[in-house]
Amino acid sequence: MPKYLFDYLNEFEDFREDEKTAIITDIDGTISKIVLDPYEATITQIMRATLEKLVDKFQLVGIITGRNVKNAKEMLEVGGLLYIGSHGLEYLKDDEIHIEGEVEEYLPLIQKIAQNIQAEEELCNIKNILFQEKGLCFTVHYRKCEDPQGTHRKILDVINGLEGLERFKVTEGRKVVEIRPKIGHDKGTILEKLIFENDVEKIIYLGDDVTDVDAFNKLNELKENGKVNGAGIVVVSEEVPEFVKENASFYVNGVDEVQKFFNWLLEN
Ligand SMILES: O=P(O)(O)OC[C@H]1O[C@H](O[C@H]2O[C@H](CO)[C@@H](O)[C@H](O)[C@H]2O)[C@H](O)[C@@H](O)[C@@H]1O
Repeated sequence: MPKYLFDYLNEFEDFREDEKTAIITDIDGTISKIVLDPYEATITQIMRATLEKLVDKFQLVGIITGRNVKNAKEMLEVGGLLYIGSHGLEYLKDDEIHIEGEVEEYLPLIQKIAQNIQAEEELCNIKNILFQEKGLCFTVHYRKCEDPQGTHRKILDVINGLEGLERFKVTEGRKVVEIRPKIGHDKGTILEKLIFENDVEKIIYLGDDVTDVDAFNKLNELKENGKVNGAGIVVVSEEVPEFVKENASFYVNGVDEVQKFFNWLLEN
């Protein structure tokens, strides 16, 4: 089980003192509080200003999110930040969106699958179900539904019965089911790429959800092989499953404590 970060701050002194430390975080549930409607999620002005200061202090500060990069950029509006979106399938460089080559052919396919799901009567008649088309990924939200558990089951039934599903990966998250191209990219592979491409020696990764497990695991593997010195931090709440927590080294309670940790990193 992870250790409570604020009892072990001394283990982060080296990270804080080294401007080459990379700080990578996801967005929802980590630097942005979970809200009912994904389009209503925001980051506070204080968090925005803090991210800007982190960018000034450290060489590599970035986000890896399940949102698409366009949406992430609009939500955060922090310059100098590395934006990686759609669980690692696209990134923003010099204000231009780049997508992994092999993903392009999936664009029409995912669009079609998204249309088919939204046309399913079994789903589209459910009050407050929400469909989020993100380009490379498609998300079905059931947080606002009257019967979240029942809706969750129906979503999976519909998705598992879809034609052509074998080319897609279905993942679950905080009251969401997501579909994305099955091409071997995830938050872990992109984290590894980022570490090697930028000669990163020390890295802190923060996340709160199922897809962050790929990043926590990759970090553990690289640490064990002596490739990097790193710490995976899980942002816990009642909703976060045990297996997500198990793969991180440290935990904090909620977005406010992420803010508190970032403030501490900025001291000195
Ligand atoms: O990797 P992340 O940056 O954590 O993105 C994961 C998903 O986050 C968003 O959904 C989550 O946050 C919503 C707003 O608080 C909440 O309503 C929803 O229940 C959460 O699952 C986003 O909308 C998804 O597209 C991301 O994949």
